[in-house]
Amino acid sequence: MSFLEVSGIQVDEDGHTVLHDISFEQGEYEKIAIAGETGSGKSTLLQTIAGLVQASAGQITFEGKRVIGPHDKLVPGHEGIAYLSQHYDLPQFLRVEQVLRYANMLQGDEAETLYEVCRISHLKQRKTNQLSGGERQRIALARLLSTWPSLLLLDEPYSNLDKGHKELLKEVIHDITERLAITCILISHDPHDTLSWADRILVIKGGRIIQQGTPEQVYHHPTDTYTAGLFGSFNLIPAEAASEFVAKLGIAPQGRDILVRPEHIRFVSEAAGSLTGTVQKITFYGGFYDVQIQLSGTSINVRTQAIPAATGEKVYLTVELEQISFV
Ligand SMILES: Nc1ncnc2c1ncn2[C@@H]1O[C@H](COP(=O)(O)OP(=O)(O)OP(=O)(O)O)[C@@H](O)[C@H]1O
Repeated sequence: MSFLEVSGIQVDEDGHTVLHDISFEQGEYEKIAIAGETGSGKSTLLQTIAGLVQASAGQITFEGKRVIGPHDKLVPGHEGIAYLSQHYDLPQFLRVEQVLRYANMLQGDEAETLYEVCRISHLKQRKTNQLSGGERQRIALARLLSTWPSLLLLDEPYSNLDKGHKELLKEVIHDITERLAITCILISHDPHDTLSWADRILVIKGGRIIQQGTPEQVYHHPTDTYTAGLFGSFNLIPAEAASEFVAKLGIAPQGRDILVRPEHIRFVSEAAGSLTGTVQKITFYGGFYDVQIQLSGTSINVRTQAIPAATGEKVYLTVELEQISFV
């Protein structure tokens, strides 16, 4: 029995299918991130798992029991699943401790641990209208967790946070998993948040899961340009230019486009180079340079720590073969 089993979920809103045949399983304590462009259906999926949106087909099983949708339940939701919306709300003009006391189903020590994990112990005497956005969010999170759910669904928790509050929330989410032993699913549009955190990433496009895998798999071997673009910059070498490109590298052409990340191409000496090109443009980005190179039939971008040659000069390159994807 899986901790969470999502099977053949379809959701229709206003005669339009928002989610198509979504299936995946989650083990207890497995960290799953959901990535996808705006409007791809990420929030709808989390809300359906939480029992807040009705599925028109398929079923969700959580800890062996079916999650009932809002059409069949007087108070929508599931007591073991908490959903932190992008649009969470707190009652106005109450002290934080009052807000938490109303929601609190925990004993003294448990409550203190929760406040400590959420980094809000020092805010208990504050009024809810005297808090920053990041503080409000951590209080909303503590309020949700005070019912002691086993699964926490986080919908874009880092959006609208400045760097300091974002780093603090990352520590909070880490402790929620490690100290409170709560399993999480997280949506974020920032690849740094998902790649560095998740055990597995689900990529959603147009309401369908189009790829899933470890962060390394989706980053290094995206199955198409949509997934590649969600996680960083890439070069797409069209099939016509790709055959010459791979022939020079000593691998058989496949008649398909080639996708390769800019950091997987290296400048080498003439003797060690498989490819020859001319520097077209050099751009400094602080931690690295982006160097645009004209090769025969195509142009590529290379990420490097040092300028290989001046604009207009000849350079020699090689590519890490295992990092090439045919798409
Ligand atoms: N209640 C609703 N009624 C009608 N359409 C809806 C409803 N909820 C969602 N949709 C539509 O379903 C699609 C998916 O929306 P959803 O909010 O799940 O996407 P998302 O990937 O979370 O987007 P974002 O990253 O912008 O939050 C969108 O086209 C949206 O307009």
